[in-house]
This record gives sequence, C-alpha cells and structure tokens, in this order.
Amino acid sequence: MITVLSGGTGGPKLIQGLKKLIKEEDLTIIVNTVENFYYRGLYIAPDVDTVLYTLADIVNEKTWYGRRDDTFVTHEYLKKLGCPELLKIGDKDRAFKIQKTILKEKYDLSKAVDIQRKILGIKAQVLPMSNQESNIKIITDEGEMKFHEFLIEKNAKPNVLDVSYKNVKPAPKVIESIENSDIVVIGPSNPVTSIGPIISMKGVKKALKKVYVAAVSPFLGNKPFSGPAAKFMKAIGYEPTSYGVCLMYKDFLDRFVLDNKDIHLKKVEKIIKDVKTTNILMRNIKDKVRVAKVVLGGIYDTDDFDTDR
Ligand SMILES: C[C@H](OP(=O)(O)OP(=O)(O)OC[C@H]1O[C@@H](n2cnc3c(=O)[nH]c(N)nc32)[C@H](O)[C@@H]1O)C(=O)O
Ligand SMILES: O=c1nc2n(C[C@H](O)[C@H](O)[C@H](O)CO)c3cc(O)ccc3cc-2c(=O)[nH]1
Ligand SMILES: [Mg+2]
Repeated sequence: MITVLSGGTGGPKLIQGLKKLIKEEDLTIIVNTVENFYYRGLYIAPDVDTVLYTLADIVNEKTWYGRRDDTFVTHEYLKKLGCPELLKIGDKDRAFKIQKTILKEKYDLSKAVDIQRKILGIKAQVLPMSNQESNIKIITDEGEMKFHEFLIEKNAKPNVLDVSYKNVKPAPKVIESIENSDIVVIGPSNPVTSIGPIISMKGVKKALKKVYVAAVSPFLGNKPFSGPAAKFMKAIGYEPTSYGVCLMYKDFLDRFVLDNKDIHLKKVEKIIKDVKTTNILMRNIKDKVRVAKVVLGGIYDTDDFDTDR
C-alpha cells in the first residue's frame, strides 16, 4: 500500500504518475485541509476537491482547481447581479461543493469525502488530514489575512511574516494508513501550508519514522515551480530551497528526489542518505510517470503493472 501526503497542485501531478504504476486500490491519499473554509454558506475544501477530481480524471489541469469543461453560468450571473465571487466556481463544481456542505450537516468531513469519492468511482482511499477546522492565517506586512484573501485577492504579493493555524487532530485512519504503508510518498506540495499541517499533527511524525518515506522537492534552486512557497518558507525561518525542505522533513525522510540541476544537491546529500535526481518538472503524463518511477524505484515493485493503461 502506498500513502501519499498531498496538497492541491504539486501532489496531484505526482498522483497522476503513481496512478499509472500501481493499482488504484493500493493508493491512499492524505489531503491537506488547512485552507478549508465556509464561503457564503458553501463549504470549500480546495485540495480535497482537486485530489478527488485528479483521481477521477476530471480535474482542470490548467488551474489545478475545478473540473475540466465546467460551465460558469452562476458565477458570471452573480457578477452581473453585483455579488462577484472571490473564487471562480464552476456550475458542476458548485453542485459538488453544495453536496459536500449538505453531507457535512450530517457526517464529519471524512465520511462526506468518502461518499463523494464513491460517487466519482474512485478506488483509492481519500482521507482529509483532519475533521477539525484549522483557521489558517497569513501574517503579512499589510496585517493578518485569510489564506484566500492573501492568495487570490492580494495575488500572494504581501510580504509574509508568519503563517499560523490551529493544531488539529488527525482524522480517523490517517495514522493507521501511514503505519500500514510499504512506502509513504510526500508529494511536491507546499511544505509550509500543505505538508506542514499534516506532519505537525499529533502522532504523524512518530508514524512516519516507522515506515519508508520518500519526498519530491517542490523547489529548483531558490524558487518553487509555482506559488508562494518561498515566501512561506522564509517566514518560518527556512531557506526557500530543497535544502530547506530536507531540514523540515529530516527527522523521518529516507529518500529525497531533487532536480538534476539543483545546486543544493551536495548539501542535501549530507543530511539524507538516499538522494535521487531527475528532471522533476512535470508537464505531461510521461514526466509524471518518470518522476513516480524514481520515487518508487527499488522500494515498491511496479513491474507487474502495465503502465500504458
Ligand atoms: C497555492 C498552492 O497550494 P496548492 O494548490 O495546495 O498546491 P500544493 O501545495 O499541492 O503544491 C504547490 C507546490 O507544487 C510545486 N509544483 C508545482 N508544479 C510542480 C512540478 O511540475 N514539479 C515539482 N517538483 N513541483 C511542482 C510548486 O513548487 C509549489 O510549491 C501553493 O501553495 O503553491
Ligand atoms: O487562485 C485561485 N484559486 C482558486 N481555487 C484554488 C484555491 O485557491 C486553493 O486553495 C489554492 O489553489 C491552494 O490549494 C479554487 C478551488 C476550488 O476548489 C474551487 C474554485 C477555486 C477558484 C480559485 C480561483 O479563482 N483562484
Ligand atoms: Mg493547498
């Protein structure tokens, strides 16, 4: 069994590659929930929905949120009515979020997500990291703001001084799925706001130390491939590089996959015993399968699986 720790962009790209190499029923995804929030009465779980759409092969791969080929009739009409939405939510995506909001009135998030996973015909297990709300705050030189205010309204421009979120309890099956895995894969997600909240939960690091853990870096040199990870890393006192990431994960990390052009390779090799390199930019499914093969190579046998599914 393989358990993947994932956010809503980098992790899902690697998941697409892993899905080509292993049976989907042998895959468990623990998804970040730190940025979940109620928006105008709708419960929004961005990374959960992106992971579900990715596993169901309906994700919009241009934005890494929402569904491919969705329509935006309600979103556009709300604008006309003078109530523009912060998030561009498609009509089918909205229905899916309305369903999750209704399910959450009766069940916890884990159960609601499991019902939706089955409706999408997904065989992998999808575990939200927690059923509690983290209320993440981004502390900037323009004051404290909500995650999506920072990311979308301010376009991640303000200087970040700190990132804070409540320490929440792991959801059911999270610890157990890590402990029962042949390998835990940490996707190239944002180390601070996607992976950090998962590994800082009670019992997670202890569980990760018991199993083989492999991670892919979201950095090349001093820059992430996309998004605000560099600002967040500096804000919490880590350099925005693969070396900074390996210092965050070093207590439990066994294998680290870096880009073959990463100038921090030597420093990382002093900390992590098993370092692999390849081109870790994932533009297409060929790239994603290649990176996934380097992650699993020699640890998890994928030979008996026809990869041209
Ligand atoms: C806003 C975004 O958060 P979220 O949508 O949750 O994304 P993740 O935390 O899952 O990932 C962001 C992370 O992904 C890295 N990334 C993106 N594309 C690639 C790639 O092709 N290869 C690779 N090794 N990493 C990739 C990127 O550097 C980001 O840091 C957010 O926080 O950015
Ligand atoms: O930057 C944006 N992110 C959007 N996101 C992504 C969201 O901001 C995520 O929290 C981040 O990408 C980090 O995971 C959406 C996610 C959804 O589930 C549904 C709709 C959106 C819409 C947007 C958007 O308009 N702009
Ligand atoms: Mg995220």
